Parts: sequence; C-alpha cells; structure tokens
Amino acid sequence: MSVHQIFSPAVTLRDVSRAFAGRTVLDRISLDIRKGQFVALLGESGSGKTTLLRALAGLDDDAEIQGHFTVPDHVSVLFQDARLLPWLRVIDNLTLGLRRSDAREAAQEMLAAVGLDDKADVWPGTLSGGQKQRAALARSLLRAPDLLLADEPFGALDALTRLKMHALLFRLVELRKPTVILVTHDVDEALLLADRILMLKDGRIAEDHRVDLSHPRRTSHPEFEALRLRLLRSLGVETDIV
Ligand SMILES: Nc1ncnc2c1ncn2[C@@H]1O[C@H](COP(=O)(O)OP(=O)(O)OP(=O)(O)O)[C@@H](O)[C@H]1O
Repeated sequence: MSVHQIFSPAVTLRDVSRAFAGRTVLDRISLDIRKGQFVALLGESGSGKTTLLRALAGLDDDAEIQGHFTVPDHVSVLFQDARLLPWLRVIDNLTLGLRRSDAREAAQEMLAAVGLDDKADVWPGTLSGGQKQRAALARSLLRAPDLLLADEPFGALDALTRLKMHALLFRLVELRKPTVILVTHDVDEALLLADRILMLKDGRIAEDHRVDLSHPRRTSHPEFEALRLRLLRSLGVETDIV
C-alpha cells in the first residue's frame, strides 16, 4: 500500500453549498474523511444533515450543488425506513441488482450475520420494524460498500432494539471497515459508535470532535459524559434536566 493510499481521504468536500429557493442550507463546507472512519453527523432539526447526505449519495440534483466533492465508487445508503420491496421475498430484496454468481449464498450469509437466517423466504410485510431494518442493513452491507451513508437508520426503532442494532452495526462495520457517515439525532448513538462527531450548524461544520474511547464504550465513562453534555448543549438541550 502506498503512502498516498494510506492517507488519501475517502470523502472530500470543498466549498460545498446548497440552497433551496435562495435559502442557504449548506454553506461552503470543506471536509476530509479518511478511509474506514466512522463519522456521526449531528445537528438540530433542519440544520441540513439529510441534505448533505443526499448530496454525497448522488440523490440530489447535481446542478443545484455548488463546490466540489468526491466519494468512493461503491456507496450504499441506509434510510430510516427499510425500503424493502414488498413484492419480493426478503432474500430477493437483498440480491436485487447484485451481479455476482454467488449472490444467494452471500445474501444468506449476510442474513445469518444479522440474525435473520430463517427469514430469507418470507415477505417483508411479515417482518417487525427491527427485522426490516436488519434486512436493510444486510442489503447495504452485502454490496460491500466503501462508503455507507446512513440517515437515522434506527430512528423509528424502540430503545432496546436500537441498542441491539448499535452492537450489530458496530460488529459488521468492524469486519469490513467501510467509511461510515451516520446522521443521527441521538447523541449517545453517536458517542457509542463514532470515531469522529461533526456538528452541523448554520450550514457549516461548527464542531469536529475526535472520539478516542475504546470499545465497548460505557456511557458512565467520564469522557463520554463530558462530551455528551457538551454536544447536548450545542444542540440546545438544557443539560441540567437530562
Ligand atoms: N427539497 C427541498 N425543498 C425545499 N427545502 C428543502 C428541501 N429539502 C430540504 N429543505 C430544507 O432544507 C433544510 C434542511 O433540511 P434537512 O432535511 O437537510 O435537515 P435535517 O438536519 O436532516 O433535519 P431533520 O433532523 O429534521 O431530519 C430545511 O429547512 C428543509 O426545509
């Protein structure tokens, strides 16, 4: 591996701006994210997190984006709703569009990895919310993305299922080490999973924190708690009542 490969970032943004009807949402954002880094993107509601993610995912109108950004070739996107096609069985949702001869075997393995090995042949409509999200995660990771863009993937799940999904996502990401950008409202989720936490405010990256805590992380760790309070305050939460 050359020095260039080691240090070249997976994602770069240079003066990226996006406005809707003349109102600036992203304001000349410049950023480098290194390969394999797990980045959590926080920000108040309406601060532009989804807008930024959609731009990187190629889901926005290129003509409307100013500035320049680069992402790797293989990008997977995970949304809050699992977006499984209801007329395809779970395994066919996973293999849809996959061009590899062992697609079914690989999909079955991935389903096993997310604890859904017995659900391959059922219809998505028969799955619980957590199971759908696990299937969606399996579908994303089956594509072996270099970059995983996740927009509040666990936002609609109950607290217990969320915690299980955190552990699952962390375990699967550790195996393949894609670069991850996770949009979340949940400060604890960001602190439990991410190496780096970005705070979006007024269209800019207002804060950029490195999280050096080892895994598994404990919410009771003093550094965890200190950063948690700081992030909550930045999000406008009165921290004396949380
Ligand atoms: N297609 C659109 N047309 C007009 N305005 C838009 C469009 N998409 C987003 N916006 C505006 O851009 C701003 C940022 O929206 P965005 O969804 O990126 O915020 P967010 O940080 O992801 O919010 P939330 O945390 O509530 O999901 C909002 O004011 C929103 O109304």
